[in-house]
Amino acid sequence: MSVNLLEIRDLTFTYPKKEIPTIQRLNMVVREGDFLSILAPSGAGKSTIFRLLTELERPQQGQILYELNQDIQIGYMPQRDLLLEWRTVLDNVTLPLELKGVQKKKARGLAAPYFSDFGLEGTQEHYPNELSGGMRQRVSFLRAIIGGCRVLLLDEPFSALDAITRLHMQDWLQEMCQKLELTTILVTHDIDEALRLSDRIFVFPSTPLAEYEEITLAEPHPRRESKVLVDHKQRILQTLFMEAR
Ligand SMILES: Nc1ncnc2c1ncn2[C@@H]1O[C@H](COP(=O)(O)OP(=O)(O)OP(=O)(O)O)[C@@H](O)[C@H]1O
Repeated sequence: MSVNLLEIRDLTFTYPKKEIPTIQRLNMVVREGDFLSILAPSGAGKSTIFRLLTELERPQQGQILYELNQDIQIGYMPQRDLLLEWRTVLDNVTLPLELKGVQKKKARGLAAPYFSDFGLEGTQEHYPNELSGGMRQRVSFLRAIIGGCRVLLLDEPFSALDAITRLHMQDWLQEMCQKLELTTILVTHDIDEALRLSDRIFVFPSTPLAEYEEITLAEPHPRRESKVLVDHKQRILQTLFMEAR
């Protein structure tokens, strides 16, 4: 039985100068090792949840509790890869370590073993503009986890990729999250992506983010179209569509 790593309790958040909250009395539990997706319409407040989890914003009400009050390290992979074009791939990856005060040479040594697993062998001294979109996202992923995070936040990480690369990246990401024993939270408005990757999906029909429908998936990976997934998709569309009418 896995432990509750993270618990959001009764969370309410309103942006300054806005009358309506973006998040209202939200409750959710994230278990250790979960791959959890948050599915909601565009502009509903998905990224705002991440801004609260990473303490870029403070809630007006409610709490975010971590297991045993531990200081749990969080990795963040944004929508755009935000690689620094003037630094080599290796120097992009080591940046979080350097910011923590690790010496450059040591940081390089820590990062090097990951390159083959991440399909980036031979790219260490390249610059980001020499890489494909999928490779750039792998570098971004490696940079997000290199500091030793337990929780990984993914904000529509593949939205800029073409459909075929996106499918490959989804399979790869799921494998890596499992291998690295990460607890992962993905925000997306891509229903198929959520269905392919998640153990659980929280479907929010509208803003403010408050009540949601929870869908649990136990199908083995890599997932392909199946009757079970099609049924789940129909249920999700119904939840989103009912609210939109
Ligand atoms: N700094 C801010 N100040 C005021 N309002 C904001 C701020 N950031 C976001 N918002 C508003 O809050 C709402 C939720 O934004 P958020 O980016 O969390 O949504 P999202 O679901 O992630 O959107 P998308 O699917 O387009 O990425 C939107 O109406 C947005 O305009």
